Amino acid sequence: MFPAINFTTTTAYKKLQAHFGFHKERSIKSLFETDPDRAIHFGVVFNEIYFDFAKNNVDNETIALLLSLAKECKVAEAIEAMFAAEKINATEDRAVLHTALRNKSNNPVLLDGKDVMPEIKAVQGKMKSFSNAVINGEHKGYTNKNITDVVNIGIGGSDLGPVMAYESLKAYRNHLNIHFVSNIDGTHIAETLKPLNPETTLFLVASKTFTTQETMTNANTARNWFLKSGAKETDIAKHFAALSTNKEGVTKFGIDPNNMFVFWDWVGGRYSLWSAIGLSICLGIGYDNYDQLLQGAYETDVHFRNTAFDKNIPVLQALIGFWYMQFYGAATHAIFPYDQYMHRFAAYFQQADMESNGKHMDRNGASVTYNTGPVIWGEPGTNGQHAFYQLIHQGTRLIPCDFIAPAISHNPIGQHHPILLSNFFAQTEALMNGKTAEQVSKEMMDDGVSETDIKKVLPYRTFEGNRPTNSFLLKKITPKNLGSLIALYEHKIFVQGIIWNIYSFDQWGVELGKQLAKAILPELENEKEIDTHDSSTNALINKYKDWRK
Ligand SMILES: O=P(O)(O)OC[C@H]1O[C@H](O)[C@H](O)[C@@H](O)[C@@H]1O
Repeated sequence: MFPAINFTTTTAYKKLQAHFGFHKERSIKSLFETDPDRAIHFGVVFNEIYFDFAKNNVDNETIALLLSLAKECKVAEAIEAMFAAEKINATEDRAVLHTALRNKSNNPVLLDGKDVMPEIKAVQGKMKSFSNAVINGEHKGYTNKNITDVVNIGIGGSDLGPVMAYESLKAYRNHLNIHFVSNIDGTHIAETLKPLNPETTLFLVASKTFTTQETMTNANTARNWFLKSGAKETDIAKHFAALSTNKEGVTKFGIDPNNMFVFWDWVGGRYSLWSAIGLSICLGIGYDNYDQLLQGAYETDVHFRNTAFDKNIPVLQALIGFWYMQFYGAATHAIFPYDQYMHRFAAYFQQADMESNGKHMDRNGASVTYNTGPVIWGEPGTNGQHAFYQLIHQGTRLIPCDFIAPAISHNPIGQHHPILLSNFFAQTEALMNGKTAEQVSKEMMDDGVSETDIKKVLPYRTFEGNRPTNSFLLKKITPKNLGSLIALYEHKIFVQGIIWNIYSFDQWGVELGKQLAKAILPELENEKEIDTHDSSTNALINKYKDWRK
């Protein structure tokens, strides 16, 4: 196992502190003046993805020091450990092998001496034949009708990955309507089922553990809805499939083991869209497109594993992110896809990043003395521009942003795409350059505004600029390019976790709320006044009960 290193003790970190102290006040704009070829030096083209990181407050020395930091923190060794199936998820004693799910080389992946690839290929073969059969109508419902609608029931990683990828690739969809139900709020399933016909609906119960309360409750509701239509228990086999690691749980629920698509404990929930959890994506866009998604991710894996760190996109993403969080006190990181199809991309990485790196215990069992994972958020542009960009441009906080856009749109209607992209380019430029008082006053004077009126508003209309951005320009949002992009972000999370010296692949933090909810549920089902909690929780529970009398 690679060593657990506290980055604050490294030489590179000490040098970075001195470097930051010296360059604290510099502007990104000035870096372009000293290096006119900055775009070449601070950009990487990888397949059909152009990663431009020139609009960051980093120079050659910053990058060199950050790369030394990665070296001292043994990032290279950690990458190898992950790919080599070491049990780097130590708190759960598990390997981390989502990369094996998209391994397109013919090399084996040995876990405890056994190659995991044959099992992976077998499940992928089953996903392919099942999705083909549903799409081409060979697989029929219990009244011999074709399946028209698929409902994926899952939450967290068993929902966000599939829904994000399916929505992002909707341009490739076939005739099947794919729906996603996640929330325990009955409204979600009720509204989803309203227009559906049980005879033509297929349910995918997606849950790694097959114990998740929300998913099991929604799956039972779906089962009852299906049986109420006049179907028999034996018809369930044609309308329910399970995507899970828990065979026993699936059988107990009444789903035919033949309809079970398995995966393994070494696939983290938030990294599971590459596993059987991706079946809804296969059904929605066809297996060949899904396979291209895997191909894209595989090519990123090769890039991540083999590319020198100074041209390694996820490593650079991670180090630049670290730079802002550690030295500039940035607490959040925004992701803005300028692509409507990618509207769930930020939500997906909210889970992937925050559940992975939202930790405060380091790998030596000590509480960290620095901040770890950023708050991830974002919306598609240009909606964000008209909502919250004000704070990014003129607020008091530094918010590093990722801008993502395709050069070629799937819907090239009129001027829509050039207008969209002009906004993308303009925003990153404006965030960096800002607008000086001289520029504002000249503009206003040209418009004939009086000097007194200019004076009144001048400070409000100037922009400091110096707001950093990364840009990802993709040729097109194809399944392969999307797969590559997702994997870049996944590996960025990995590298940051190593530098922060935390365990990125467990999620104990979500357990407490679940436990307490289980204890409270029976209290809601009786008439008694509750006094077992703090006075606030008691008052809320009692008001709830009172209003329902
Ligand atoms: O797939 P499941 O076992 O149903 O888990 C669904 C989700 O629930 C949990 O609470 C975890 O925090 C997530 O990482 C997981 O993706």
